[in-house]
Amino acid sequence: MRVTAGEAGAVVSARDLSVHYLSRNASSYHLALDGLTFDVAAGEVLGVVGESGSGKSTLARAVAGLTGLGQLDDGIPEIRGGSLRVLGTDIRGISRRQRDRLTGRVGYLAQNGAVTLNPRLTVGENVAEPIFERDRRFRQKEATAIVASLVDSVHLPLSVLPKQPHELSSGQRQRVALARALVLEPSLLVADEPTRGVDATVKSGVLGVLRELQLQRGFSALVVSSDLAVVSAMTERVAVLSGGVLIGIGPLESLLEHPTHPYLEALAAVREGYRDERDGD
Ligand SMILES: Nc1ncnc2c1ncn2[C@@H]1O[C@H](COP(=O)(O)OP(=O)(O)OP(=O)(O)O)[C@@H](O)[C@H]1O
Repeated sequence: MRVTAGEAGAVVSARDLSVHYLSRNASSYHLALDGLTFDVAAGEVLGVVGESGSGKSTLARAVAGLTGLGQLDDGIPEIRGGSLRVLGTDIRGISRRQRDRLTGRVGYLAQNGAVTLNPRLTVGENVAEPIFERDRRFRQKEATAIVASLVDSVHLPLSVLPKQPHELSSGQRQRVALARALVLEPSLLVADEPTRGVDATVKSGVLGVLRELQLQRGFSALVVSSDLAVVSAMTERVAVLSGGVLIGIGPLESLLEHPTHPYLEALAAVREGYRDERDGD
């Protein structure tokens, strides 16, 4: 049975969640997310939109379990209030061991995921790396088969496997980063700006592959972007952030039909714009 948002068993469950960063001089905090409450059900894709600095990447990192481990580290988001449960793990107060276990079940495609590929490794080694980081004795032959099948799933030819990342186009590199994020067969994918740095002409190809894999494999996903078109290519259910606050969540149509916030009004205007373009007005 499909679990609906709000029911027990949600894959991600945030209640009054606040997240802050310690300032560089360690004398003050910066509140990046303030009082967020939402759920992501099993198999569901939640889009997150918001202007620059609204807290989207902070939310992506928190849901991927990449928060501080109790000690306050410069540049690492820390849960200050409320709760966040991801795949049954309480992210507040998470231990290193729990985090290692969780990151094996949550695929994280970082902003500029393509740039985070290791330039010294081949494409094949980059995709396989998370497998060997978890189990150094994993059988090479089996890993090669997993990597080849995934590279094929993201519509890349197997001839890219021995290449270095810099020999690929931006769209191909992003698909390699996506294959790497999915190699451990995560139950949840967190994709932060999945098409950032990708040529406009191949953006829809990358999104198409992401949507196709999500439908085939049925993982839940949090897809973050400042571009409404990216998010709406993936899902109808969208959370909108402004200044670290959740100003709306639900089907995009309803949120934009009667906008209750100036940023929602701006989004509605953007969407009208690309509808007119599509209809040739
Ligand atoms: N490492 C950090 N240390 C301190 N403050 C940070 C850090 N990263 C982000 N912030 C602050 O937290 C707030 C939210 O930033 P975040 O990167 O989550 O926003 P965003 O919506 O992803 O922006 P963008 O679309 O530009 O990537 C901003 O005010 C930002 O300045």
